[in-house]
Amino acid sequence: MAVKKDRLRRTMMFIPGNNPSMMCDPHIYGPDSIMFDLEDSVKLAEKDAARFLVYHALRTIDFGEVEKVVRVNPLDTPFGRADIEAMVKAGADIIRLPKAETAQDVMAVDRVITEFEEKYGIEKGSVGIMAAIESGLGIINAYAIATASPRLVGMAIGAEDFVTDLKTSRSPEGTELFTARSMLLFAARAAGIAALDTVYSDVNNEEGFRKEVELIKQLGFDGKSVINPRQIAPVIEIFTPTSAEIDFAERVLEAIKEAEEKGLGVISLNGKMVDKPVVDRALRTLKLAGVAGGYRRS
Ligand SMILES: CC(C)(COP(=O)(O)OP(=O)(O)OC[C@H]1O[C@@H](n2cnc3c(N)ncnc32)[C@H](O)[C@@H]1OP(=O)(O)O)[C@@H](O)C(=O)NCCC(=O)NCCSC(=O)C[C@@](O)(CC(=O)O)C(=O)O
Ligand SMILES: [Mg+2]
Repeated sequence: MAVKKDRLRRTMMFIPGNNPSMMCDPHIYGPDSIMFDLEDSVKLAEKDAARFLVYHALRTIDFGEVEKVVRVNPLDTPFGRADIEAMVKAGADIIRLPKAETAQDVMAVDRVITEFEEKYGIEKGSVGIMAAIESGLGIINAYAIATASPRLVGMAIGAEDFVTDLKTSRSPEGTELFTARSMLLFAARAAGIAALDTVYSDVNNEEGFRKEVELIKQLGFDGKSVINPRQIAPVIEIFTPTSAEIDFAERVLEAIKEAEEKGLGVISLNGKMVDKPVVDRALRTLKLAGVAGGYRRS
């Protein structure tokens, strides 16, 4: 089966690859994707042990319908190739490449995945890639990265490394991230893949977290990387349409059906124009509501 590009990825939860207790049941918290980390949350001395642990977790634990992502070490480290081999063999759905800076970085990962799909008899093209951009160079090359491989399901921004590369730090308003978030989003949309926002490290600051989620939803992101189960419910809530939004979407679809019956492409609903983009947004609202199993109060 080819890699699933259009599934919902509102929350992608990091799990350090050297922490067996967090690894046993992360799916019970309801993330759309779980992401085992072999990169920056694992120190050098534990890289091989973490790979072994994540391999066995993927082979032996039933994570249900949740998407299984593994953040591997880059290929220019001594661990990258072995990480990809083990994770492809173990049945990971997606390989997340950190610190992607060029299209060549993604193409190299694509080639290694292809080699191990063949070696282990896994259907060619079934393992996806998510590229994380964490530097100025990566942002400058965002569109080339986004179109570098048919395996790409999405791109993510890694703000902690990104602001370090920029020689600044993160502010509550995210001023320093605004341009990068927008450029990544444009590249992802132009390539037809998902755009994921970065982690929010202050896990006890729920108000600040909610503000950031509202911001990235308004910018157009599909979801966010998270680091703690407590961050899942607020993202899902904010990405779930309100009852008023659902009601409006249903009225839009009724109005456009009526317009089509009259041979019109545009119609007015309570004084507002309804045309194809409005209909597309209404369909997306209903899709999000369907997946969320309902709506939130307006
Ligand atoms: C933040 C904290 C220490 C808080 O600890 P706390 O102790 O306050 O947690 P509590 O809430 O009390 O936990 C309650 C219960 O949930 C369990 N539980 C907690 N977290 C869980 C989890 N993640 N998965 C499953 N289970 C979990 C826990 O075991 C307990 O279970 P139990 O004992 O059974 O009740 C902890 O969450 C944690 O370590 N998070 C992962 C951190 C991580 O992965 N960092 C690396 C990725 S970022 C990066 O690299 C930067 C980046 O690259 C990013 C980019 O690219 O986007 C860039 O550049 O920006
Ligand atoms: Mg990082």
